[in-house]
Amino acid sequence: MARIELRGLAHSYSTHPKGDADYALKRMDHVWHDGGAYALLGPSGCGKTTLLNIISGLVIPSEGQVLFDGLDVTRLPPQQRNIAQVFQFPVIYDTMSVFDNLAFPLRNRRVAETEVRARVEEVADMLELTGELGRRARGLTADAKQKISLGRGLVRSDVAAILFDEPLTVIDPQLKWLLRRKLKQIHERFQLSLIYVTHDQNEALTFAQQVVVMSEGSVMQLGTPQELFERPAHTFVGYFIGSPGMNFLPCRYEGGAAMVDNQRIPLAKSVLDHAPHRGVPLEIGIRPEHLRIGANPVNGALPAEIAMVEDLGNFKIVTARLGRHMLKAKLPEDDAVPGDHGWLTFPPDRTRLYADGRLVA
Ligand SMILES: Nc1ncnc2c1ncn2[C@@H]1O[C@H](COP(=O)(O)OP(=O)(O)OP(=O)(O)O)[C@@H](O)[C@H]1O
Repeated sequence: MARIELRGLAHSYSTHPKGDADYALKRMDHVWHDGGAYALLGPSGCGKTTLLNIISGLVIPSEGQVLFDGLDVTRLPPQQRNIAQVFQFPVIYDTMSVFDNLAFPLRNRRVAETEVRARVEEVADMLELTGELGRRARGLTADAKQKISLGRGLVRSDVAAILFDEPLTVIDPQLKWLLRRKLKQIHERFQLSLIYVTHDQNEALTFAQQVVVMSEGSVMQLGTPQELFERPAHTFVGYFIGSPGMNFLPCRYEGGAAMVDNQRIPLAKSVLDHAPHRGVPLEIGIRPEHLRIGANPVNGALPAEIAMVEDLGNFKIVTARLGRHMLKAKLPEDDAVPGDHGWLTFPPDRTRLYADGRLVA
């Protein structure tokens, strides 16, 4: 497996790009460590596939370099990069048995047959394909075929990286859940370098150690699922990660607190130490999971109207109106929700400040 470095990388599909808008990928510099599980996550058109294709060699970037373990592979075709790829739709040989399909990438590399057998059986066991090994692929369901595609991607242990392009999109939801868990286990066991494109945050957050959140050709944040949840680096990440996304309220900075209209919301000392410059639009952000709603006016709580309560089984989503602003709170199912009026508390250690969309401190 390899350490992957993206050095001054940028890509425009246009031959004469005139400005930022002509770039599908804006300039980026990253080092992704050997054996890491990375998810490229973002809305449609943000550049995930372009970045994956540059790493695999299907696209040559218009600027910058891709290095595998320090070796410049920018201009090498996919076959010369020693990678495995799994696509959205199954790529298998219908006329071959499941065993032979899984063995194909190994036999192609002239791996000894005893090792082929051991490795195929191991991968089949992990993907629960053992019972199917002797069957022809032709008669299998689309889901089983995609499992074989995953298996073919995972069967070689000597690849620099395994690249997945939304491989679970066409899979039944129940199996999808199972396969995500399996991929995570497989990664933990073999420490493979995995790069996984998805627009599904659940998929990215369950599977990846590091999530690369992209928007409009830029990496907005690269972090663990916990970092993205606790400290979104940008308001985009706050909205995009979480369900519902983070609440943002425009504010002023005054006397060591955020003022939302005329309501005072205290901030943590770590934020105050990085008081933002004047003249920059400010917002506070708080996750629905961290906003508290009570029936009584405890110290520092702000009066709000309860506009809606949605009971979603394990939890409730409460929509509250604070002056002109609507906020969402996510409460455990057993928590009481006040009637028409309640009191909102913003715990300072959970309340983030954003200046021009970027996290302060
Ligand atoms: N071959 C191409 N020629 C020209 N423009 C392209 C080409 N492929 C992608 N683009 C453009 O580049 C931008 C990024 O596309 P890309 O497919 O990388 O995004 P994505 O995040 O993978 O989207 P999706 O989730 O829809 O696949 C988009 O604006 C897209 O229209």
